[in-house]
Amino acid sequence: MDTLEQARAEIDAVDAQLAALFERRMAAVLSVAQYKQAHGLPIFDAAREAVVLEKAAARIQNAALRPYYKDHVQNMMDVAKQYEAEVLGRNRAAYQGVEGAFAHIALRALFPHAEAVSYPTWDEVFDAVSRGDTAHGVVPFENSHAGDVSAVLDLCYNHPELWVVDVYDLPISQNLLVLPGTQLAQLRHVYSHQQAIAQSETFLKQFRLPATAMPNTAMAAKFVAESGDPSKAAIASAETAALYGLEVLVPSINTDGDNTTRFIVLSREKPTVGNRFSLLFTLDNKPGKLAEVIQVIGRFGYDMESIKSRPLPHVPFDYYFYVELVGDPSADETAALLRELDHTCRTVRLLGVYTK
Ligand SMILES: C=C(O[C@@H]1C=C(C(=O)O)C=C[C@H]1O)C(=O)O
Repeated sequence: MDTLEQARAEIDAVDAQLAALFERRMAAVLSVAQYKQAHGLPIFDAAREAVVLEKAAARIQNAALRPYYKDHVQNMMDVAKQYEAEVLGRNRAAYQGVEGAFAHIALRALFPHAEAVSYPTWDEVFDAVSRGDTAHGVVPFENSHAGDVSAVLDLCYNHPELWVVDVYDLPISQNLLVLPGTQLAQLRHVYSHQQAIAQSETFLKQFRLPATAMPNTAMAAKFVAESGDPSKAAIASAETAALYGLEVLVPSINTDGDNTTRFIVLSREKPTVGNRFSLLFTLDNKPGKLAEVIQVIGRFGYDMESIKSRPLPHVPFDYYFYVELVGDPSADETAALLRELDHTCRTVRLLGVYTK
């Protein structure tokens, strides 16, 4: 054996031992993951990683190798976290905004034991579910007063790999939150999410309070709390007031007493069981095409609970349609309906299956 072969034989022998040790390490990581799942702890533990790196560096005799070994251990921990995420994947759910936002409240109700993972935008919630970073995503779909959350419907259209697997109706009560002790007369400006502002329009007009839109209601509450300025108020839930040390000055300022926001649950796994299903379709721009689709749906005996149309993303003045139908999506007739719609529509896709 020449020196090259000898060195490579040595590498192979070491790699064989490392592989066995890697399996042993990952088995321990799995136990950690299960413990974290049982106790609702996050995967990433910065303090533990610092200790692991410190111990690792101290074990290396050759100072020149130390930074390389630290890199290696850090990589190993990053891989371990990916493995943990996969193991716990079923128990992570994504939402947009900060703790206390309505989406977070809906998520807690839907997945009480899940790790709630926050993302800055709806787009990123869809991407997180798509990549498998989280098993589910919870996003608002429509509000009984302010109407559709069109951007979310467009994201559904643009993510054919995702399904709507559940819906959840959250009664929304919008409250005027202020710094403790503030009077209504001191207020000059209100901050909230655009939808919450729309829902509280009558109240805001009555008291001549200008409003500025923020990415979500909880962020607005946080902003008001941190500003320390008693001329500023936020519109958000009562839960959010408690979270940021604010006071509910006027409860239920929303115009519509039965104000409810419907959230949808996204998943990469195709649902099979439910008493409702939703479809997305596009049509050729010909007379009577939409009527034809509606007739097919009627002929199959499905009650249509909702129909929406939206401009097609990236195609000016062309539209796509969304319908929600009452019925068992696993029934043979549903497959037959989809086959028939396949002929009538330019494109048709089953978007969701859920129970209401
Ligand atoms: C395995 C754990 O989870 C993660 C991975 C670590 C590792 O691979 O050593 C350390 C800390 C955590 O970020 C743990 O918390 O111990």
